Amino acid sequence: MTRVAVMGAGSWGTAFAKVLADAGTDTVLWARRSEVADAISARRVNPDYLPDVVLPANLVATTDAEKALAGARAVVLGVPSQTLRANLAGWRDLLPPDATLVSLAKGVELGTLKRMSEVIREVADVPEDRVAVVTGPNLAKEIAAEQPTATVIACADHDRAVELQRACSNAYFRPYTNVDVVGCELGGACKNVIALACGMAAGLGFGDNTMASIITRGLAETARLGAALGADPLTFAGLAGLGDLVATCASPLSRNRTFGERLGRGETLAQAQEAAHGQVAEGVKSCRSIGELAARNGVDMPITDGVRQVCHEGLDPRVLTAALLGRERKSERQ
Ligand SMILES: NC(=O)c1ccc[n+]([C@@H]2O[C@H](COP(=O)([O-])OP(=O)(O)OC[C@H]3O[C@@H](n4cnc5c(N)ncnc54)[C@H](O)[C@@H]3O)[C@@H](O)[C@H]2O)c1
Ligand SMILES: O=P(O)(O)OC[C@H](O)CO
Repeated sequence: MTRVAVMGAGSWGTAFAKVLADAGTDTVLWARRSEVADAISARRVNPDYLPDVVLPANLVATTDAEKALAGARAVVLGVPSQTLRANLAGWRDLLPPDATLVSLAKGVELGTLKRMSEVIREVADVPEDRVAVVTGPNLAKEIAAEQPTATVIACADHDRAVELQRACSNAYFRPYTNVDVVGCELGGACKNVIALACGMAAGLGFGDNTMASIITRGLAETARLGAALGADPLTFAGLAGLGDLVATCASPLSRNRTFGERLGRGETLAQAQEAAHGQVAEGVKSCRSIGELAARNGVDMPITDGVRQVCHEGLDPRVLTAALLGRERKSERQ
C-alpha cells in the first residue's frame, strides 16, 4: 500500500499511525490541534495522549486535512464514534477516489443506531466493499509500547483487507482478516458496555468469579444481538469478541472499565466524566444506542440495559447487581 492517512491524533489514532509507520508504510497523521501536530513533528511525541512514547521519524503529522488525504490509498478514521459523521462530512470532498475507508471507532451512533461502517458508507456515499474496520484487543498504550498484539481487519472485500493487513503488519502487531464486518463491529461496540459493568463490579469490591460471569454473559448477549443482525456466531469467539472483551474488562488501561469502577465506588456520572479528562469512554453513550438496537430487534441484553440505567437514570450499581441476580432462572443457551 503506497500511502495511508490517519485522521485523528488521539490515543488510538496516534498508536495506529505508529504501527503503520513501523511497518514501513508511508503514513500521515492528521491532528485537530496545531500543538499536537507541532510536537509530533518537532519532538516525535504526542504530549496529550502518549507522552512517554517516541514516535517514528518517518511519521508525518499535519493539521491540514487536504494535505493528509492527498493520494491516500487508505483513510483511517480515528475519531470518537459520536463525532465520526460530522468529521467525515467535513473531509468528504477531499477523499481520494477508490481509497479504502477504515474505522478505528468502537460504537453505535446515537439516534440512527448505525454501526460505524454504515455511517461511513452513508456519509462518503461508498459501497460496502470500500469500508474496513480494525478491531480487537488493542489497548493503545500497550501497542505504542510495542507489546505483541493481534487484531482483526474486517472488510467485505477480502483483497482490500489483505492490502491493509500488509500495510500494518510489523514485529509487534499481527492483523488477521475477516469478512464479517457486522460481527466485528458489534463485538467492539458491545464490549465497552460490558467493561463498564466489570468496572462497576470491581468498584463494588467483587472479584474474579464476578468478572468472569459478567464477561461470559456479556458475550452471550452480544452474540444474541449479532445473531439477530446477521453476524457470524464464530466471530464472537475470536479477537473482536472474546479477545477484546477480556482485554478491556480486565485492564486498568481501559477507559471504559476505569469509568465503571468510579461509578461502582459511588461517583456520579459527572464526577467520572470529569476524572476522564476528555478521554472517550464509548460505552457510556453506546449503552443507549445498543440498548435501542436490541429492543428494535427483540433481543434481551440485561447487562447493557442495567449499565444504561446506572449511567443515565441514576440506578445504584448495588441495586443493579441484585436485579441481575434476581431475574427469572433460565437455561444458559437462552
Ligand atoms: N484508546 C484505545 O486504546 C483504543 C483502542 C481501540 C479502539 N479505540 C477506539 O478508537 C476511537 C478513538 O479513541 P481514542 O482512544 O483515540 O480517543 P481519544 O479521546 O484518545 O482521541 C480522540 C481524537 O479524536 C479527535 N476528535 C476529532 N473530533 C472530535 C470531537 N468532536 N470530539 C472529541 N474528539 C475529537 C480528538 O482531537 C482526538 O485526537 C474510539 O471509538 C475508541 O473506542 C480506542
Ligand atoms: O480504553 P477503552 O475502554 O476505550 O478500550 C480500548 C480498546 O478498545 C481495547 O481494545
